[in-house]
Amino acid sequence: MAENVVEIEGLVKRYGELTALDHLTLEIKEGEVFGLLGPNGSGKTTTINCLLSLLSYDKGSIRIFGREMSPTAYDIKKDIGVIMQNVAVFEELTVQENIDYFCGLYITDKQKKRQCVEEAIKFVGLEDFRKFRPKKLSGGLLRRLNIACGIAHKPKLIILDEPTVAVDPQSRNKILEGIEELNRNGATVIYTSHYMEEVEQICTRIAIMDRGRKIAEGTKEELKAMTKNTETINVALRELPDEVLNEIGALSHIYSAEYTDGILTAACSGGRHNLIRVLEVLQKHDLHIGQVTTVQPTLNDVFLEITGKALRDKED
Ligand SMILES: Nc1ncnc2c1ncn2[C@@H]1O[C@H](COP(=O)(O)OP(=O)(O)OP(=O)(O)O)[C@@H](O)[C@H]1O
Repeated sequence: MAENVVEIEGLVKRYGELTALDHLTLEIKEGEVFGLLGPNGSGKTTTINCLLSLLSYDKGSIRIFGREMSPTAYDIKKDIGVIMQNVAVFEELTVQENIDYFCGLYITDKQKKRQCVEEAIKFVGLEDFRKFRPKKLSGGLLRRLNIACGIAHKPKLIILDEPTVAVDPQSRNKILEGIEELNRNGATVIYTSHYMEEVEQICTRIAIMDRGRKIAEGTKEELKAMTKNTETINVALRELPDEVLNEIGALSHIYSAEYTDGILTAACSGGRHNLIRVLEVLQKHDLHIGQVTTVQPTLNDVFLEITGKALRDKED
C-alpha cells in the first residue's frame, strides 16, 4: 500500500473569532493528485499555509514524509515545490534567471542546476521567452514561470494553490497537462481549486471543503455516488401542460420535474430507461419535442446536496 506523504490530524486554525480550519484531518498518499476543492474562503489556502509551516495553528498535527513538519524542517522543505496563488518572482530578473535563482536554493551543483533549469523552461514551454523580464509576459505565461520556479528542483511533493485563476484557456491546459506529467514522473501533487471541472479532470482523490471543514472525500466516482441524483434530463418544449408535467413527476425514479423557460428538467434517482419513459409521455400527448440532453451529476451536485449552496457563483 502507498505511503502517506501528508498526514494532517485535527487541524484547527483561528483568526480571532473566525475558525478558518475546524478539526481538519487529511491523509495524502504517495503518487496521488489530491484535490482540495471548496468555494472561496473555505480554508484551502489556510490549509496549505499551515502545511508549509508558514502559519502557526491552534491545534492538531502535521506530518510530511512521515516526519513532523516545522518552520525549520529544511530536510522536508527541500523536497516540496510550492506554487502559490499570487505569482512570486523577481521583476528585475529574466525568466531564466528567476528559475535559476529558485532552483539554486536547493541545488548547488552548477551543472545539475543548469540542466534542471533547462528542463523546467522546456516543461512549461517558455523557451522563446527565456530572456524576457516578468512584466513583458502575459498572465498565463507568468503563471507558467511561477510553476517553473516551483518545480525546477524536482520536488517529491508539489503543492499548487489555485494556479489557473485568471489564466487563458491555452495556458490553463498547458498547466493541467504539466501537472499530470509531473505526477506521471513520480511527484505527489496537492491541488487546490474552486473550479470543479479542473479538479475532476486531474485529481485522483478529492476532499471537498466548506467553512474550514472537510465535508466529503473520495474519488470523483465515490463522491458522485453520494448524491441522490444519477442523471438529469432536459427537454426543450414550446409548451407543457401541468397534467403532463405531473405525469412525468409521478414516473418511478423521477424525484423532481420542473418546467421553466421552455425547458423540462427531470431529476432521476437510479432506474433505467428514464429518458425513454419521459419521451414516451411527451409523445403520447403529441407535444413538440426540441433539444434533448441528459446530464450526469457533478461535484457541484455533491456540494449542493450536502451544503444547500453551489460551489461557486455563476459569474465566477
Ligand atoms: N490573515 C487573515 N486574517 C483573518 N482572516 C483570514 C486571514 N486569512 C484568511 N482568513 C479567513 O479565513 C477563511 C479561510 O480563508 P482561505 O484563504 O484559507 O480560504 P480559501 O478556500 O483559500 O479561499 P480562496 O479560494 O478565496 O483563496 C476565510 O473566511 C478568510 O476570510
